[in-house]
Amino acid sequence: MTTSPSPLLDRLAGRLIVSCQAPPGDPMRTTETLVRLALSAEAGGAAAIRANEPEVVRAISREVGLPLIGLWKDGDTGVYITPTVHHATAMAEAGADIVAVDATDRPRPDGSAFPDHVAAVHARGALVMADVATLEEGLAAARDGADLISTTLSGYTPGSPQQKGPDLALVAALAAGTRTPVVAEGRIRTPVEAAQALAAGAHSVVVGTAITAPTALTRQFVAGLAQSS
Ligand SMILES: CC(=O)N[C@H](C=O)[C@@H](O)[C@H](O)[C@H](O)COP(=O)(O)O
Repeated sequence: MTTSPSPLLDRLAGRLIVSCQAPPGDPMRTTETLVRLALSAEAGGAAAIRANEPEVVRAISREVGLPLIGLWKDGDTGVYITPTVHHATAMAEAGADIVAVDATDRPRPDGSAFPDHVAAVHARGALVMADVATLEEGLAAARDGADLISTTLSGYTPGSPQQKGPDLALVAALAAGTRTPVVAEGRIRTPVEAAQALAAGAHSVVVGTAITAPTALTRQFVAGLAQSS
């Protein structure tokens, strides 16, 4: 685990961050429901919440006393996590303590570069989480001023390994390659895998689907039963 100069990052050290999101069209995708999920995560001992869109971040920040990682998903191909400086700025202004931004090496719709996002978010007093898919992207983001690096996008870009479980090899490689705190995120399904992520060198662990997505979890059980019949 890395030590960090920021009191906020110190609060997250060795702790669980719960991602409270729901995909478009999902019955859970109402602001009130997402606030309830965040309150449940707080009651269960989470250290922070990761949430999507300005309205949801504003609502959670009113009712939940935890630090907030805000992102703004726009679209579902290419760069869709906080794709432009406008999106990043809006999340910081909505009350995100940390703004998560796609820091893969793909072009952004507004032609911006990752350092433009870092400058805009830092100017508003928030920190930046770089969502990456590869070691090279993570190291570049650290050089460009990211406050945290998250493995969020491993498995979701053409150049990264497609695997069922979390990319713990990427967590370990990033933790060995940079002093910037590394967050393990993506397909962490059990408490054992969360602990393995910390053992691999993660500063914190983000879990979404396994805690906050009943539709996806139901589908997994339905598929399991279909396989056995
Ligand atoms: C790839 C992408 O768009 N990830 C998103 C990022 O915010 C979310 O859809 C994920 O739920 C989140 O990363 C947590 O991961 P998991 O739900 O696997 O625990």
